[in-house]
Amino acid sequence: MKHSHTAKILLFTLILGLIIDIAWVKQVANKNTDNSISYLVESIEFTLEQVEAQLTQLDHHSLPCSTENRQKLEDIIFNSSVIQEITYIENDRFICSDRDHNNQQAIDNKHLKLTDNSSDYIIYRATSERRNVEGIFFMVPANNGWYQVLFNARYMDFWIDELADHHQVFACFKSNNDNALYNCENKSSKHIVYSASKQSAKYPFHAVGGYTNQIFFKIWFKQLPYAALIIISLSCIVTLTVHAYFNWRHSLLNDIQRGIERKEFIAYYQPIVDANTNHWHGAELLVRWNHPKSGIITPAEFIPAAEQSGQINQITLQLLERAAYEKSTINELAPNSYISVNVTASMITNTDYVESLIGLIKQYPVLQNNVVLEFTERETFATAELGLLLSGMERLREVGVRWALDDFGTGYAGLSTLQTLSFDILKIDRTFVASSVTDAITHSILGNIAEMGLELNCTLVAEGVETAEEAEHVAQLGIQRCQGFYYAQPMPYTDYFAALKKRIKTSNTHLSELNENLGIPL
Ligand SMILES: Nc1nc2c(ncn2[C@@H]2O[C@H](COP(=O)(O)O[C@H]3[C@@H](O)[C@H](n4cnc5c(=O)[nH]c(N)nc54)O[C@@H]3COP(=O)(O)O)[C@@H](O)[C@H]2O)c(=O)[nH]1
Repeated sequence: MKHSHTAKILLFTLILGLIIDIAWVKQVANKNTDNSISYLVESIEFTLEQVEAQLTQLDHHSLPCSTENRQKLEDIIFNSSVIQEITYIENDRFICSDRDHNNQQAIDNKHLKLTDNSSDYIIYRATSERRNVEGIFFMVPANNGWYQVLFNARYMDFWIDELADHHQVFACFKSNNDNALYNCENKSSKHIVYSASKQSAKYPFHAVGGYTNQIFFKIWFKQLPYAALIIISLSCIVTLTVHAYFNWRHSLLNDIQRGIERKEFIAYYQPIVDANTNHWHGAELLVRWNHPKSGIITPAEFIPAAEQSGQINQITLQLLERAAYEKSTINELAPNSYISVNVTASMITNTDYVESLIGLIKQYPVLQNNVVLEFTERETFATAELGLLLSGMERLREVGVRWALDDFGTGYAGLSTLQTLSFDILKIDRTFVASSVTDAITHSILGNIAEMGLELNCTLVAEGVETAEEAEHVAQLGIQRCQGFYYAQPMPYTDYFAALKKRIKTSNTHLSELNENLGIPL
C-alpha cells in the first residue's frame, strides 16, 4: 500500500473521529439539557412546595391576620434567606402582612392585572411599590383570599444563574402567561443550537433551557484533550490494520498468481454415491492449493480473494485441464462416471469465459458428456443477468455439460427460476440433512425439498451425509445420491483412484461388468 494512501486513510479516520466526537458531544449535551431543565423545574417546585406547606400549616379556622398567624409568618421569613414578605390579600386589598396589621390598602393595578385569572396559584415578577424592591410574587390561595409571598428576585436570579451555569445550559423561567420570572434574553438570544422546555406539573411556570454555539464549544473544548487522545489512537489502529490487511491481501493475490503460474492448484475428489447401492457415480472436485511453503491450503483461505480478484477463472480452467488427464485414467475403471466442478454464476454470465470453457472441453474429448458444473444457490440470480446465465448454460450444454445447483434450499432461487434454468441435479444443502434426523420440522422441510426436486425432474444429491442414520433417512425420502464424510472425505486424485480400484477388486466382479454398473446415467 502506498504512503499517500496510508496518509489519506489516517486523515479520513481523524476527520471521521472528529465528526463522531462532535455528534456524540451534541447528543450528550441534548440529553444533559433535557435533564437539567427537569432538574431546574424540580428545584423551583421544591422551594415553592416548602413555602406552601408552611402556609397551609397556619390555622385557617382563626383569621389569617390573627396575632398567632402573623407571628408564624414572621418565623417563616426569619428562617428563609430568600422570602422578603408574606402578605394576606382579600378583595384586591392588602389585609395584613408579617409586619403590618390590617391596613386595608388597595393593591396596585399592575398586580391586579396579573391576579385576575382563576388559577390555583399565581406567579409573576414585578416591582413592589410598598417595599420598593423587585421580586417574584408567588400567590397561594387561602380562605377567601391569597397569601402573597415576595421572593427576592436578585437572589432567585443568582441562584438560577448558578444552577444553569453548573449544568452548562442557559435557562429561562416564565410564568404561564409568558411573564419572565428570570430573564435570560442576553444569554439565549444568539445562535441557539438546541433548546427544550418543561412545564411545572403543579405551579403556573415553565422553564426553557438549552445551549448556544458558545456553550457548545465550551463543552466540546473541555473534553477535547481526552477525545483527541482516543481519536488519534483509534485512527492509528484503524490505519495500521487497513495497511496490514491490504499488504496481506496484495501479497495473497501475488502469491495466488504465482501459484497459478506454477500450477499449484489441484483437485481433491469426493465421491458421489448411490443412496441405495453405494456405487460411486462420480466425484466432486474440490480445489486445494498445494503451497510450496504451507503445504495443502483449504479453499476457505484463498477462494474469497480469488473470486473477488477474478483469479478463480484461471484456477477453474487449470483444474479442468488437470481433471482431463486424471479422468482419462479414471475411465480405465469407470468410463461413465462424471466429475463435478464448482463455478460461479458470474463466470457463466461472462460470454468470453464460457467460450474458453467450451474450447477446453472440445480440446479434451474425455471431458465431453462427463462434466457437471455446479454453482451455488446463495449467489443472487439478478433478473437482468438471468438471460445471460441461461444462454451461457445452453452454450455449455451443447458440449455435453450438465448443470447442478449447489446448496439447494438455502438461497433465493424461486420455482420459476429453477424451471427456467432447468438444472439436471439439485444438491441439497447439508444443513437440512444434518438436522433432519433429530428435528421434525427440518425433517418435513427435507421431505418437501426432495418432493419438489423430483417434480422438477432433477437427480437429487444429499450433501454432508455424516452418519449411517442420515444415509438411511435420505434414501427413504427418495433422494438418489449422497455425498459426505460417511462415505469418504475429499482426497487427492491418487487416493481416489486407488480407492476406486480397490472397490472394484473387492466386488469380485468382472471389470467390464462393473464399468456398466458404475455408469448409471444422470
Ligand atoms: N469456486 C470454487 N469454489 C470451490 C472450489 N472448490 C471448493 N470450493 C468451495 O469452497 C468451499 C469449501 O470447500 P471444502 O473445504 O473443500 O469443503 C467441501 C467438503 O469438504 C465439505 N463436506 C463434504 N462432505 C461433508 C460432510 O459430510 N460434512 C461436512 N461438515 N462437510 C463436508 O463440503 C464442501 C463442499 O461443499 P459444496 O461445494 O457446497 O458441495 C465450498 O463452498 C466449495 O464449494 C472450486 O474449485 N471453485
